[in-house]
Amino acid sequence: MIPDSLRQLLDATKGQREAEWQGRRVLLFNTAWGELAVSLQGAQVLHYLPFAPATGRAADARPAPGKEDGWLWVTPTPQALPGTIRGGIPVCWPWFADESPDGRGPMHGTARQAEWRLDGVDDEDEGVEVHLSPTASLDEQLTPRVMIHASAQRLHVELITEHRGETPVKLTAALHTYFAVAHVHQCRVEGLAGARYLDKRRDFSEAHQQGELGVRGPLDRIYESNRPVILDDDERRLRIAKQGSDSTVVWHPDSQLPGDTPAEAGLHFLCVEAACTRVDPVWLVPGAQHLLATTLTREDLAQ
Ligand SMILES: O=P(O)(O)OC[C@H]1O[C@@H](O)[C@H](O)[C@@H](O)[C@@H]1O
Repeated sequence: MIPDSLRQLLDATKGQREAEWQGRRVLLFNTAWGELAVSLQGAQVLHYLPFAPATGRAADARPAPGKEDGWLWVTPTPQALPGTIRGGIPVCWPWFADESPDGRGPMHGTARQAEWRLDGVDDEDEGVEVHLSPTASLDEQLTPRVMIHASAQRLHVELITEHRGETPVKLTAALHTYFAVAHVHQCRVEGLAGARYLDKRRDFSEAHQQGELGVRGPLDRIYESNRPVILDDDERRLRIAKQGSDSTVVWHPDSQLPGDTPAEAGLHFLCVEAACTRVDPVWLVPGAQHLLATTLTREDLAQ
């Protein structure tokens, strides 16, 4: 589910172009393998819709109104600049949630609000690779880059952190994916059974996941897991794999929606995040790199 205004821009795109959406520069791709939209504010993927063979749809077919419109959800009423866009895959960096070094930084770090530049696009027949870096320094010692690879088979996003400073630094981060789902209360997240989790709604109390996770109400949990999960919303089964992450965050606020999310729209997302959190912070030493990545594929159509 994406806003109509973004859908219109994508429909008016042939191949690749840059456009303005909600005051932000966005990169748009509408090609034989599918569609992709990326905001230069935050290096944030906003939309991904693969065409044939993953969906079985003719390469140039468009979803009918009300039908599948991508794997990612974006609020129809995003905040104005300098606010951030709720939806797609926000890049939370160089800290997750409120874990800034002095405890006073913005929630989920500075990267998602920052302006990023396009370093390159590798356009291939079967997909596209987009490389981005921030236009200004976001940390005294750490430098991030983002690589997005989209094709008919998968969406793969990498957040690479390089340490160019002198002293060890603690890094937490997330690829905070908002999945578009038929209805949040129909969702199952498979692959976390037995995993230990911290329940943020209960002051980070510790528990273990009993059986598979069915979403029926508000949820804000950090699961200790490096394994792939399947998100099943009764209409589609997406496989969510990851690298460089021992935390899987599952979040939906149920009816306590943020101000930028209308009630009806809020029923149609679930966040499943590849993260490094207080559970598995990364201590980076000078000269070292860290890769946090997530890979999304259709599990029900896999060979
Ligand atoms: O509203 P924000 O800053 O995008 O954060 C959304 C949510 O993001 C999740 O990752 C956190 O676990 C939640 O606690 C938080 O509320």
